[in-house]
This record gives sequence, structure tokens and C-alpha cells, in this order.
Amino acid sequence: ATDKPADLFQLIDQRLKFMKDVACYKARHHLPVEDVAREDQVLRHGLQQASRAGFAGDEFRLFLQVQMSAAKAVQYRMRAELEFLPAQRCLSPELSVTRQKISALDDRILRHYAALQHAGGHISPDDFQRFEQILDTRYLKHGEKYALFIALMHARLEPQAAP
Ligand SMILES: C=C(O[C@@H]1C=C(C(=O)O)C=C[C@H]1O)C(=O)O
Repeated sequence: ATDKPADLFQLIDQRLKFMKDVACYKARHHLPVEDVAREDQVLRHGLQQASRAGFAGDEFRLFLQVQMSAAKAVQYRMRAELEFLPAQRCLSPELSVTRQKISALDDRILRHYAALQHAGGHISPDDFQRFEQILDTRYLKHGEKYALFIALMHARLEPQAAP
């Protein structure tokens, strides 16, 4: 089945794995990690898709914001390490290419989570161990992974209106 929490966790992990390309690109082009305009775009698009899919807006917004905080935390820590890495060992695609892939992944995450809930599934606190196994990045602390997990768990579809 494609509606298991583990598959959703994989997609979230894939998003974080793109941060290597983003961090490399920014370091090599002397760009800051935080890009407020891009964040607005990610947030606006995500909330629009979320409302179409029937997610509760406030909780989904919080999830997107925590996910972007995680993305930045990963990049800041990588950025420090890049100071000591020769430039040729940190090559990355164009930022616009990576961002298209991230946006496509964002849509998949949303659709996957909606499908999981439509099938009667949900994320429960017991799933955190699995979440942490899958999100194996050493660039996020335990508590940060937990914050992301909790925000994900709380992003639920609105209860269906009675017919
Ligand atoms: C991933 C990026 O880095 C940061 C994190 C973002 C995100 O998680 O979507 C968006 C903008 C940046 O503040 C990026 O610049 O694309």
C-alpha cells in the first residue's frame, strides 16, 4: 500500500536530502541560507493545495513552517562544514532546478498524507521511532526531529461535514 506512514516519512526525508544541493549552491554563490521570498511562495502554494485537499489550515501552516525551519537548520550546519570542503567536492545543480524538485515533492507529501487520512490512517506518537529511523540526517537534533514529527501529526484533514 502507498498510504503507510513510513512512505510519508520517506518523502519528508527526501525533501531534507535536497538541502545538500541547496546549501552547496548557496555557499558557492555567496547567498544567504534564508530566502524569505521563496519561503512565502512555498507557504502560499502549500496552503492553497492544503485547503483544496481539505486540511485544517492553521495546523498545516505550522507544519510547513516547521519543515522550513528544519530545512534551514540543516543548511546552516552544512554551511559551516563547507568552509573546509574544497569547492569541487560541493557541486550542485542550478537552484531553480532543485527548487522545482522540492516543490514537486511538497505536492507529493501533501497528496500522500491526504490519501493516508482518507484511507482512515493517521500518525500516532508511536510512529516517532520509525520517523527518526527514516530521517537519519545528523544535521538535525533529536528535539528538532520531534518538533517536525509533532507538527506533522497535528496536520489533519478537517472532519467531513455530515451529508
Ligand atoms: C530550501 C531553501 O532554503 C530555505 C528553506 C526553504 C524551504 O524549506 O522551502 C525555502 C527558502 C529558504 O529560506 C531554498 O532556498 O530553496
